[in-house]
Amino acid sequence: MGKTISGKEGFALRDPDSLLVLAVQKVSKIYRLWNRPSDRLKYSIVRRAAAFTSMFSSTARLAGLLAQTCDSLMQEFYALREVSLEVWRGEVVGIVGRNGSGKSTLLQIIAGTLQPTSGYVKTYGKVAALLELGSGFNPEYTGRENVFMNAAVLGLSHKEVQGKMEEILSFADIGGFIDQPLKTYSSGMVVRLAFAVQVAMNPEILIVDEALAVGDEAFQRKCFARLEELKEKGTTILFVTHDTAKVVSLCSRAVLLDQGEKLVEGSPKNVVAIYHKLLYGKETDRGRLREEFERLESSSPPEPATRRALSVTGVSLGTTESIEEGFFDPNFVSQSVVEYPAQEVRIIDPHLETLTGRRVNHLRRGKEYAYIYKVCFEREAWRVRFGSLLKTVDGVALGGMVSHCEEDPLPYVPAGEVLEVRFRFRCHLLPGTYFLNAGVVARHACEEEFLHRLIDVVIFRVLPEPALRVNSYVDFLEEVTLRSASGSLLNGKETS
Ligand SMILES: Nc1ncnc2c1ncn2[C@@H]1O[C@H](COP(=O)(O)OP(=O)(O)OP(=O)(O)O)[C@@H](O)[C@H]1O
Repeated sequence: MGKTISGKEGFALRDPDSLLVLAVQKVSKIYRLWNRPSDRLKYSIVRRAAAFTSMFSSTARLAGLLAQTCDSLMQEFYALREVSLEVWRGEVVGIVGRNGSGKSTLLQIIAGTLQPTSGYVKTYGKVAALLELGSGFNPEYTGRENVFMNAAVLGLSHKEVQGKMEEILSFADIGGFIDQPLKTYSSGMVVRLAFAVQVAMNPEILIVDEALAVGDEAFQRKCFARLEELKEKGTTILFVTHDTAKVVSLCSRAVLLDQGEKLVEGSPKNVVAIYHKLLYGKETDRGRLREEFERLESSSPPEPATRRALSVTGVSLGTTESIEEGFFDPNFVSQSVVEYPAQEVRIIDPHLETLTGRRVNHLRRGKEYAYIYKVCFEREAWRVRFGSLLKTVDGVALGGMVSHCEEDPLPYVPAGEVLEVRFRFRCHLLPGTYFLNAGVVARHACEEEFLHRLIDVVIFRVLPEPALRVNSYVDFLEEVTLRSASGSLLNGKETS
């Protein structure tokens, strides 16, 4: 990490060796909320009168009364309160938070389109912002003319834009529309063109605010692929989204804003876990959430070496045949379980077994297993469903399994019942470490709510294998064949 030097305002100044590209220092944004629209005018008159009367000692009391009147006409609302953030070159920082938590306000202040009430923002390098995409475009001009104008605003010369025009057109992919007035475009086409211009600038810092949600799915995928490419090239990206899976898969760090304040900042997986708790867990004690986050951050990630598991005492290997189906290491347990409050219903003993009933937490690719847990109902429940979710170490959701579909749940469970849930599955996962969640939902009034939920409650490994011809997480390959031009088979089996 680069070095920072404290400046006049306690601000980080650029050191030649520094890799700091963005420093946000105690930024607050206060909005005035008026009780009635006419109060805004009243306020400016009364405030002037208060300032005038305060100049004379004989009217000091009147000045005080006028100042009080001013205060009663409006309330101050903190959209952001003393937020500080430092971002380093090549980082991808995800900003998450509930609606109205201040995410867009922060990005707009960083992009320079909104002034903070107090605090400072300093950026080092070319900044491109995908905020309200296309807002700088003129509807009367053609797409091409808009590209030149927009790029000029972003600091690109006419010649530079010409050099990049092919790249912009190919990315935006709007065909002949490029020479039509912008007012004839669909909103999706405007976003495509605006995104293409911004990323063609090769910015040092790219700010993205949910902008990509506007385009169609294929375009979104293309945008994310471009963001990944920029990330590889070392572009710093600041990214606001409600899609937490994207935060986990794309970001190197995440920040959770709540009520205008930075609640926590750290690894995307843990920040997302706390964010989910804030969203669904009815947990409002922010001090407790911070403490829980610290605990999650300090718990060390699981050791990757499978060799350790094999040599550990207490490892249940079973017979030679059963080793083929994996084994159980009692020391290999999840360090990052997040438990949501139980609503008088409790999930107990979630674990994995072979089909012959032997506990395992080291599995073999291609074999069948069961994911099992018991659920104790201390109260009755209606329209019940049981579920699980499989995730990678980075928190990327790979697949969910549920006992019933939403339209056809288990109609009723009486109080005192204990049910066993068993998901049988074939392990199509590649060697690596994975987590499982467990959850029970029931219908309460008109909505489905969690009765109990455990995140990352089971950790397991899929054992390494030599000479694999598949990669990433899931093995869905059946067969590969390689054939010469003459038709002879060079590899694989002949199929009829
Ligand atoms: N011009 C304004 N005047 C008054 N309040 C404002 C103004 N702009 C934003 N706010 C308030 O500031 C708070 C933060 O808004 P902001 O748009 O930054 O939230 P957000 O986290 O981006 O929300 P969302 O996820 O819904 O986009 C909100 O409560 C919003 O109502």
